[in-house]
Amino acid sequence: EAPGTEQELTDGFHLVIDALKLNGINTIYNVPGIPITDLGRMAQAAGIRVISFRHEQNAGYAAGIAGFLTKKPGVCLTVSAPGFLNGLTALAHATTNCYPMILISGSSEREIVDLQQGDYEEMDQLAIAKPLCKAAYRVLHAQDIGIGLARAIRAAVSGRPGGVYLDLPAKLFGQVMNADAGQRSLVKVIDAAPAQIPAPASVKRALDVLRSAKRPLIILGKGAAYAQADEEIRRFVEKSGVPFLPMSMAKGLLPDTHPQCAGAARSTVLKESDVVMLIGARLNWLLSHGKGKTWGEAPKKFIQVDIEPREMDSNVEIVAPVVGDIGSCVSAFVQAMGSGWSAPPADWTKAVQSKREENVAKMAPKLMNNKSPMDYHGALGVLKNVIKERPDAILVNEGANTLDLARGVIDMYKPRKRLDVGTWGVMGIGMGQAIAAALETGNPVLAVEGDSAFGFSGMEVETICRYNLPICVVIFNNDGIYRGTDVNNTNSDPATTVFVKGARYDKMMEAFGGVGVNATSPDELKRAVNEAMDSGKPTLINAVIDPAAGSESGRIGNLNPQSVLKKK
Ligand SMILES: Cc1ncc(Cc2csc(CCOP(=O)(O)OP(=O)(O)O)c2C)c(N)n1
Ligand SMILES: [Mg+2]
Repeated sequence: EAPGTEQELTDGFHLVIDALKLNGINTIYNVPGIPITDLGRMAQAAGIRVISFRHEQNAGYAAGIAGFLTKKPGVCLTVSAPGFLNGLTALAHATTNCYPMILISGSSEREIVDLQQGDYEEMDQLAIAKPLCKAAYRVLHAQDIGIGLARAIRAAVSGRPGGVYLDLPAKLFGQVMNADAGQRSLVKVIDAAPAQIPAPASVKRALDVLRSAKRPLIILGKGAAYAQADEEIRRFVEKSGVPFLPMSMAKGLLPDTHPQCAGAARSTVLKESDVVMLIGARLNWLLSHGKGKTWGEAPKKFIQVDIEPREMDSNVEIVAPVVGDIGSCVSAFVQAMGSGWSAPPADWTKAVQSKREENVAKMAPKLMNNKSPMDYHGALGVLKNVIKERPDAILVNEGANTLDLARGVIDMYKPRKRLDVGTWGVMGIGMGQAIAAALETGNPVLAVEGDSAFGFSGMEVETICRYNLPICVVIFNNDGIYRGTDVNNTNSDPATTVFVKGARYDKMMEAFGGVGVNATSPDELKRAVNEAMDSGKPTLINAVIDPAAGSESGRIGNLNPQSVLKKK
């Protein structure tokens, strides 16, 4: 530039913000602190929504589910060392669940960390993050920020989505450089998640196997929900005429009341099907690894549709692997099926339908149970109707009995409206996911929480009030983990799984200006939930559940190790 003129400068702070905005990232979920407090303030001033939480784990769960809902990476921003570690659980959870998420943490200076000289919150964060996420990068120079953010975004959303760690040492933010050069160093990511078209031969092979089936079943996983190929999936399922089983976060891709939905006949269709087509679903513990008594004795053929080729044969032989993005795969199926596809044998589809009707009829009277204190089914009967009347509401759900029973009782009608604990069955996702769901969709949120599960993220009710979010938290308060009746006969301490009897969680919400309600009957619960959903005010309903109503570990008690030694 001409001598004497002040060159226009930019710095690390501004380049990070410009790179995020350039790539359409408009929300950051964070907990402020050294060295990222000013980054948050400046991002807010630049028009990015910066949501400050009370614990980084909740900010991370919010970022992960934001990624699931938007197909853009959810961004969690934390301080170094302890803040980074608090975000790691959510980063690993996002990777396990294939949610696109970027954990950005401030960090200590390399020269001090590498000589272990005891910097403020010193930790080799990049090394620690690497094994727990899909990709991990560190940026040391301001001119590399554009490439660093681009690599993190592409790694998070391309192929099988997952969690990415981006390490930004404190000194990077203050680094200055020429503003024009800085702008030129930024990268707008082109086609971050390219379509991956399945090979025509794999499509033909899969359809040949499906056509040969006498008792076919389609299993829709949360990968199918994530794909946002809702119309193509509906078209394929209906054209095939095959019964479908939605995994919990795939519920609503087609309504649970759809005539082909086999959700209420799950054990029958797993046992008796002869060909199973997995679409964005993995044969992990949630599907008993595709073998054992859950799947019956008869031999089965598995077709698998997944964007990750290494998922094939993970647990059992896949006779027809179809590798590609789910939208492209189901479109190719519909194309190849042409007009001559014949529905599966009527004796199978009718058997599935009658089993489902039988199970629904068996459940119905339990849901009318009006007793007080409530049992799970009496309370769930109310919430089932709320979602039926409000199909756009988003249901967040965690607990053991509270999760397992709600999953089967509350029908979903639209895609990506049920957000729960995912592959790990992790407790603590509740308030973070509720906050992100409300912010990313603008829809009202109903969070159905076990009282223990709620406790992992309960402090965020203050965050919910601070941003005045339309979230109605219903706590199924049975005074404990699984139930509230365990007794410790050895000393004066309470049993390890019980909580304060008759706790009033609703007072917590009132403490921050929200609406608190104590509901002891289904009628009171119904009135309170509908009032909350109509008002859009932050509300917490303490639903009093009979402490004896639950069972240990809900429906997965069989996973508990047993001691063969006589009880001491
Ligand atoms: C991070 C983490 N720590 C512990 C656990 C283990 C667990 C699974 S379910 C659960 C809570 C069950 O009690 P809740 O009151 O929520 O529900 P209900 O059955 O209706 O009484 C725990 C502690 C998990 N999964 N994740
Ligand atoms: Mg409980």
